[in-house]
Amino acid sequence: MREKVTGARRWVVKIGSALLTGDGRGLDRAAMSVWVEQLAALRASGAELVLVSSGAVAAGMSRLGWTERPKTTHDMQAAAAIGQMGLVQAWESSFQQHGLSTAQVLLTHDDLSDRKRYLNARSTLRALLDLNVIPVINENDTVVTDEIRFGDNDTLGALVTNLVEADLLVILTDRDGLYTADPRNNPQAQLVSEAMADDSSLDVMAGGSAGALGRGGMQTKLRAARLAARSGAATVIVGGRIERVVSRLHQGEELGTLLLPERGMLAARKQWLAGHLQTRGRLLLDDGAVKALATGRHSLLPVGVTAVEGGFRRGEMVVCIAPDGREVARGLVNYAAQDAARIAGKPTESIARILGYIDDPELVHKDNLVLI
Ligand SMILES: Nc1ncnc2c1ncn2[C@@H]1O[C@H](COP(=O)(O)OP(=O)(O)O)[C@@H](O)[C@H]1O
Ligand SMILES: N[C@@H](CCC(=O)OP(=O)(O)O)C(=O)O
Repeated sequence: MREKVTGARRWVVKIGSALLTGDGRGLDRAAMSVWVEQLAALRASGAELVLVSSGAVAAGMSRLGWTERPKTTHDMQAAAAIGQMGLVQAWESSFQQHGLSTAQVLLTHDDLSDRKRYLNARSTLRALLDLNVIPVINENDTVVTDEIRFGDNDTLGALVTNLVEADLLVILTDRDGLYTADPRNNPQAQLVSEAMADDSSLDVMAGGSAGALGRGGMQTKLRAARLAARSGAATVIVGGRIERVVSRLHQGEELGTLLLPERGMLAARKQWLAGHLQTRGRLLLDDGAVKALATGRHSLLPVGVTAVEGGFRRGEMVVCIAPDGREVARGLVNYAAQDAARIAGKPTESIARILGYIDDPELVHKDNLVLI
């Protein structure tokens, strides 16, 4: 029994090109509807789900009647733009059969390394999950060149896992999992059932290259598992063609390769925050706010802030100062300095009226706070 899988509340499921397009023969709608049935059951059981779907280039190629991956980047981008239409249509109509709606989200790696866009993407995805909609994410291939040439959606899957603070990343691929060597040229290779994501002996095993349609191979899947582990998430690399694969994983069956994080989710996040040394401003708190933060259970609300110093932007690190001048916490702030100053001391209900918009009800969310 794998508790890390059965106990996961928020899943990111990534499906690669080779699987989705039945090895290049256009979108495999039958396979898609089989996964959707299981994903819908997973959702119905109460777990939240984000789908990361590759396959735009491969689907576009098949619509255009191309049999080889185009040589130029712009042709590849054109194929992706064409294929993305069919891809999201297929997901949407399949999920609709189970009464679920989907939402298309196209992201680039740059979006996720920019703090402001990162927070914006996170708020949107959280809102979609609250609305019980399944986000279907792919790379925004129109605006990237490096990623479309060298990148891969395994990394995107991991970044999304960090972004939505999922506890599990499931990478469905065309092999049953990570083998001790590339099974294409090593018939003796054995399936690795479980390992720590940071185990360096895995690097040699994942050394082989990708299949004809995918690009990352096992290396990018391993790297994705390590990236996901940074926010405390576990990863399963598993065969997407295995019968009832998602349902069986959910029931605890030991399929594929489970790669475990060293630390739990919150501990990993707090450690990341603690190591984030550059602070951009200060929030001066009243006694009530200091007491609330000290419990470790509360976020910092604007009402407990008496003054704002510095020129920080949304998503940057600020220091929280008690009335006696002590530094009590650090955290990622949800509003830029100017707006934070306008809502300081005011009740949460008045944020929208004062600013004309509301991003988050709290100034610093408790998950983004480290107490000192
Ligand atoms: N140690 C390994 N274990 C399993 N597969 C491996 C290994 N090394 C390389 N591979 C290759 O990686 C391929 C899967 O990666 P890729 O083609 O990028 O798939 P996807 O489109 O699902 O991302 C497999 O078909 C396999 O040939
Ligand atoms: N974003 C592009 C490329 C993604 C891709 O091929 O990744 P993968 O098959 O998961 O290694 C697409 O949808 O075709």
